[in-house]
Amino acid sequence: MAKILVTGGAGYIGSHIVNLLRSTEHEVVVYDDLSTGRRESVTFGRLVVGELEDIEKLEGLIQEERFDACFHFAGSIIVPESVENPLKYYNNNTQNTLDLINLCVENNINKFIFSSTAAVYGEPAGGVCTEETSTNPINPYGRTKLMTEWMLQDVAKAHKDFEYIALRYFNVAGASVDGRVGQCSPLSTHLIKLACEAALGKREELLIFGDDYETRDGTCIRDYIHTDDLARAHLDALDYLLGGGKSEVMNCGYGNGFTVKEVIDVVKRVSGVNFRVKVAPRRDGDPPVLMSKTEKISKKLRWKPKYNDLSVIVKTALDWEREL
Ligand SMILES: NC(=O)c1ccc[n+]([C@@H]2O[C@H](COP(=O)([O-])OP(=O)(O)OC[C@H]3O[C@@H](n4cnc5c(N)ncnc54)[C@H](O)[C@@H]3O)[C@@H](O)[C@H]2O)c1
Ligand SMILES: O=c1ccn([C@@H]2O[C@H](COP(=O)(O)OP(=O)(O)O[C@H]3O[C@H](CO)[C@H](O)[C@H](O)[C@H]3O)[C@@H](O)[C@H]2O)c(=O)[nH]1
Repeated sequence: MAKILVTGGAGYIGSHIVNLLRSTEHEVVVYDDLSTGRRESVTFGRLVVGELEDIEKLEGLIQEERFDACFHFAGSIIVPESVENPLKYYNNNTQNTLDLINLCVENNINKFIFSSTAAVYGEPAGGVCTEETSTNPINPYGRTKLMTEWMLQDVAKAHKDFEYIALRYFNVAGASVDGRVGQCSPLSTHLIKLACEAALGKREELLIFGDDYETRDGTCIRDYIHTDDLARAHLDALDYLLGGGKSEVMNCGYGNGFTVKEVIDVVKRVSGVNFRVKVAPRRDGDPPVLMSKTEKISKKLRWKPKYNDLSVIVKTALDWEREL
């Protein structure tokens, strides 16, 4: 049994990991300022409402609880906002994470699992990424995440007991199969959420950002991963570190690619609604193809996804959106 600190555990992805931790012996404390997360999304453990920048409060909690491990989800996640307001991102994603890592090192929290992103690859040639593909983030959001990977790498090298896993998520989508948690933010820009909103009449139409890419139907290809499988990868990463595993960076996707039009077709089929779709200009900074190679995570963590099926991802997202 381990005692786990989960920053950002009231948010979309963190809440899925917390929900899955319910099925384990581990003890959980969520630390979240509820800026984009919700109290109701914390389905297990204790919620402490606080900001990462409140170092005294966080340090007090860490000294009181004596955690064995930290899952770090808290952060700012909207790419266009990071271009307009980079300092918000360097503060919340880089500075606050530096302070958190510092507290972990000082207080013997030696297992650290970090939410990184495929955005660290930028616009990779060919679009299919192994962990060795060169990193070249093209926006402040991606850079803040890569900076954290570097901090973790250096800290793990210097502090021999400290081990981390950075999971580079591809396109996270869907809601928990048990219907308890899902994506809530009204500001989401994610394709599957927006398409579900269109299918349920919450928005008038869906825009396709560019249909003139060099792909099979002209629209961008992405690798969509179900939140419950992503959550399982975090638990596998924790088991790996608790079992003495060494620090690693790993892709987290299925290695399958779907075009924007294919996603829309699945949402239309699963919902039974032929919502309005309009082609719009390309969105800045969208790589034509972004897909993962997943051999490393399968081998090292023995991660076995259960919901590798776009219809299941869409169905859980739709069911959740209907209830929201
Ligand atoms: N959603 C995706 O597709 C995606 C893809 C790749 C990586 N990620 C990463 O996964 C993590 C979680 O993303 P998400 O989609 O769940 O976002 P989210 O906005 O739903 O969750 C973030 C949580 O962190 C909390 N938070 C933010 N700043 C905080 C602060 N300073 N102090 C305390 N709490 C704070 C928010 O209240 C929220 O509950 C982020 O680090 C994000 O960069 C997300
Ligand atoms: O209304 C929409 C929304 C999206 N898209 C398209 O759908 C694809 C997927 O877009 P998302 O916004 O759902 O996701 P991104 O691929 O842009 O980015 C997501 O995945 C990245 C990693 O791959 C980062 O982690 C990032 O934080 C996360 O938002 C893109 O081609 C986008 O142009 C549309 O056509 N219309």
